[in-house]
Amino acid sequence: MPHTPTAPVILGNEPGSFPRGVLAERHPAIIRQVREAFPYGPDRHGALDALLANCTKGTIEPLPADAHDRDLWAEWGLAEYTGRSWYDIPWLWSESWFYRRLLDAVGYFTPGPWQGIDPFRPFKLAELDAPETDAELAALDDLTDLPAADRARALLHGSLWGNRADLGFRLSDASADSKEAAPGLVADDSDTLWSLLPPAGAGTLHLVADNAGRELVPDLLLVAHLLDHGHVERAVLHVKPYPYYVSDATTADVVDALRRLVSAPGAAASYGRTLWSAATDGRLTIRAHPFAAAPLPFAHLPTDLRAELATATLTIVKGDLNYRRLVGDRLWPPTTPFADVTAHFPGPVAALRTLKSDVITGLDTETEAALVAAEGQRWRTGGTHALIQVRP
Ligand SMILES: O=P(O)(O)OC[C@H]1O[C@](O)(CO)[C@@H](O)[C@@H]1O
Repeated sequence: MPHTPTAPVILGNEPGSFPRGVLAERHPAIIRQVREAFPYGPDRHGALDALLANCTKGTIEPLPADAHDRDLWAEWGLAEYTGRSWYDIPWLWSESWFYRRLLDAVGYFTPGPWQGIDPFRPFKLAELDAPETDAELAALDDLTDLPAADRARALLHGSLWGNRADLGFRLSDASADSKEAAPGLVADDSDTLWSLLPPAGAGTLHLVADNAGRELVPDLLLVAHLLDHGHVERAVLHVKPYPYYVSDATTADVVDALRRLVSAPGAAASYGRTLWSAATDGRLTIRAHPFAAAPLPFAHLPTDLRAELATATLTIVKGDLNYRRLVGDRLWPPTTPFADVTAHFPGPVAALRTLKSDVITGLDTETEAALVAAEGQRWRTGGTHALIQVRP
């Protein structure tokens, strides 16, 4: 029986730490980027000024009285953190709160001209329409002649490394794109993953998506293959209920990605048609539960979502932020067993992640020693290392 380990929760107040850098430098950079991307008027610029001052030098403030999600944020701990510095509370909470307040500042929830206007859309579309996406879609033609099992493995790795397509991350690390991905994974349970998704399966896959564009496309390709080759009968794609962490996928981003696939030349279009017809007949469903943008670990899953995920043959959790939520945003010793820190999850779960923050679990001692010897602690946050970890 896995025991329930514990470790310190990550805060953003340690000078020189990665989390502090995100709060003190990346968030102001994101505000600057959003300002420049839209012809907002003085009122919006004023609200962005206020957010910039508050998120770098201020304290957590209550939501506006008429906020549609006041009860939710009350449930998620707002009262406990109100009046405290953004740096002195759980980093996971501060980050999530930043994106919620950024949407207030740009009028996303407010009836008026900017209601529902995604402040990150220009960046996500630019990425989806990039020549690199054409190249990645064209590469699908080369997979056509591969045996199905090899194609499945190639698509799984496409989904994994797609996680480097994190626009927020690139903001504070312009060289992120050019950095070579490290060969080999720091943990690789892909055989266990495939044992849970046999070719003649009849179950349901849940995929908790992360970034739109060049990550979402390979995620969708993997889903199309699993449906087409009978690994699963149904797939549920979990996206964000509103724009989040710059490039996290919303339903609008799924539609953009599907349109990109069906209009592409070659094999890509047939993947697109598979997904479109699966969405039409209900074999593929999109889910945007409010908890997808909650500032809390998955150990706090609400009852309805927990019940749904308990029925999954497998839940694939994508990306760094979801990994932090899955294992808990804590400074675990890297060799802490993955099964112990995911014992709370209601069904079989697999994490596909490139490492872009301090949290790590499930490493063997030799791997950790080799990484530290080669890179100090940079391997944790550079986005060049990846893992596939599974708890059956
Ligand atoms: O898109 P991903 O893979 O969730 O990565 C986002 C990661 O980047 C960060 O914003 C900081 O690097 C973390 O908050 C988060 O873990």
